[in-house]
Amino acid sequence: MKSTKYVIGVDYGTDSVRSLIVNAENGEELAASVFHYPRWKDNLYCDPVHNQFRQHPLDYVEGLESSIRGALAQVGPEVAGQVVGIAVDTTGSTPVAVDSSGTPLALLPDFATNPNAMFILWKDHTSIKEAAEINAICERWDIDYSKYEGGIYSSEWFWAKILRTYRVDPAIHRAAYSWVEHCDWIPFLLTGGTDVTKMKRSRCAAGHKALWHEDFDGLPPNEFFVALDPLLDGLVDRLFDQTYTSDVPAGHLSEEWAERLGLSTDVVISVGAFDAHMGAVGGQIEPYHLSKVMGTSTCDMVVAPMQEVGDKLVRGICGQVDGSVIPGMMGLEAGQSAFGDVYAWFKNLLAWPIRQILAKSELIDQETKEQLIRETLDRIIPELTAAAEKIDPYESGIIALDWLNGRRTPDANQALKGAIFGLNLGSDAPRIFRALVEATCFGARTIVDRFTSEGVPIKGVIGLGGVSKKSPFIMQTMADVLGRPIRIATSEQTCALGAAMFAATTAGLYPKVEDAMEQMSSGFDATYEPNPAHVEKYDKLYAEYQQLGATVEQLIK
Ligand SMILES: Nc1ncnc2c1ncn2[C@@H]1O[C@H](COP(=O)(O)OP(=O)(O)O)[C@@H](O)[C@H]1O
Ligand SMILES: O=C(CO)[C@@H](O)[C@@H](O)COP(=O)(O)O
Repeated sequence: MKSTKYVIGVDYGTDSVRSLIVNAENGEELAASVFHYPRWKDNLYCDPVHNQFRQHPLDYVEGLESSIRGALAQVGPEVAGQVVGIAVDTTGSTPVAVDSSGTPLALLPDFATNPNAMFILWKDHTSIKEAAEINAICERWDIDYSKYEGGIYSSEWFWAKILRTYRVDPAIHRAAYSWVEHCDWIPFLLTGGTDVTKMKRSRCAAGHKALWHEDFDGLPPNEFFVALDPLLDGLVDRLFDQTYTSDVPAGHLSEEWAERLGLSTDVVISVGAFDAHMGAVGGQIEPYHLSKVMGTSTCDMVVAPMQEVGDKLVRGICGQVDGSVIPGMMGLEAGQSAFGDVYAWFKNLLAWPIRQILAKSELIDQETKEQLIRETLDRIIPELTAAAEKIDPYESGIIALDWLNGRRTPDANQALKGAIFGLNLGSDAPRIFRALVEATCFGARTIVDRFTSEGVPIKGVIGLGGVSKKSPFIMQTMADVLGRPIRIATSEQTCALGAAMFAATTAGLYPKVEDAMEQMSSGFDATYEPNPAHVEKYDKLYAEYQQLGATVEQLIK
């Protein structure tokens, strides 16, 4: 009798990694386990005031072992024995400097506590100046190497981060043989890779963030990078010219990792990709439907048949790449640099006195105090939501900008800042919260407008990610602001589910990932329809948001 096969999707988010065990035949989610990065939780190696966000490779390695073992412990050895594939998605662009064996420098004793030797998280914006220089050189070079990445290179991306690191840290420049993305390193680790030149690089990461394109025969040439800064001389020859989609195997589980995880060395490991891209697959993306992964940030994905996109270049997005979401289709990516992070910022602002003053109070004992602080912090967003829901869209007169972490799209500009306008003495916390929610939804609308004005029609909207599941209020506001229905994917772990679909395809259970999607999807469990009375009001408020944005952009220039 044929035994059921299982696959594991591993999804590295900004704060945590989760592993999901899935029945490869029907997509049933058997078990999940989440691991919060301990060093990251303690804010080690980060400096938010200067936009520095670094993650230690050990957070990822410990998370890999703990989350996979944790999920396997819930299902027992019979299932573990039938696991045939693992696929991994991560945030990005989240690169790290490595030696020739592909080991991140922070895993070497000399660099163990050096933030420049760690993964530079997607939301690290320390290299704004370097991104501007890349844009300037792209403009004057005979080929515009940024043209498939929306025509504007961002400080969130690979080359800007490398250049800035080399400039500020000569020791890293001396020790780094090459650079790798987080989504490329984890499959390399799992397959026991020891030579970075043999690492299979993700098409998704390379095409959207590293200026790779088939038309250029790979990456731009060494002269381009030397003209940018001689510090980059020779690096491109130690990177890659081939890239792979995630239906391709990176290899098999190494003996070491098979033992660490309690799995077989027959397990096939897929080439990695970014979270939102695999998430779009997990959320059943279809041509011209916008898949919005709404978490700390947003990633907004569209797929379209290659022949329909033709030579069209979509301006101001995070790129268009053959096969970055679904192999054989054009994947287009846009997004907002802060989404849930905007609400988290406001929550932290309100929580300051609770953390600072209550924590010092001698009126209550330590344990009660800690419990009280935790409970209050957990309740802030839900309570604000309940109060904000009762406020009419046009009532408060407050308009906010969502650029608290700069603007990813349309037209990347990470130097931009958030703003709150129209405050008076009646502007209380729920009204400001509501304005922030509306701002994040207006930011989403600018992306839809950009796709449509560039000739990419948006025929439907799919919501996934933490905020889509946690906040009906925000999803309703989004539907009202966009004036379109939003379908919410059923799975709580859409990115990990998408990774599991790739794992099943790579392991040979399906000829292509579309077939895995059809069999393994869990569909949609909610639809938010736009409220016509609000749609009209939001059209007017959106115009005000755009006006405020234009003013702030003038001020920051
Ligand atoms: N009830 C809520 N309403 C709105 N946003 C929320 C709520 N609870 C958490 N969030 C936001 O969700 C974001 C985390 O989203 P999630 O998808 O879980 O993580 P990640 O982006 O790391 O994958 C945080 O930025 C947080 O502010
Ligand atoms: O930018 C990308 C992918 O291109 C994401 O990895 C990045 O926005 C992080 O996503 P999350 O907010 O952690 O879901």
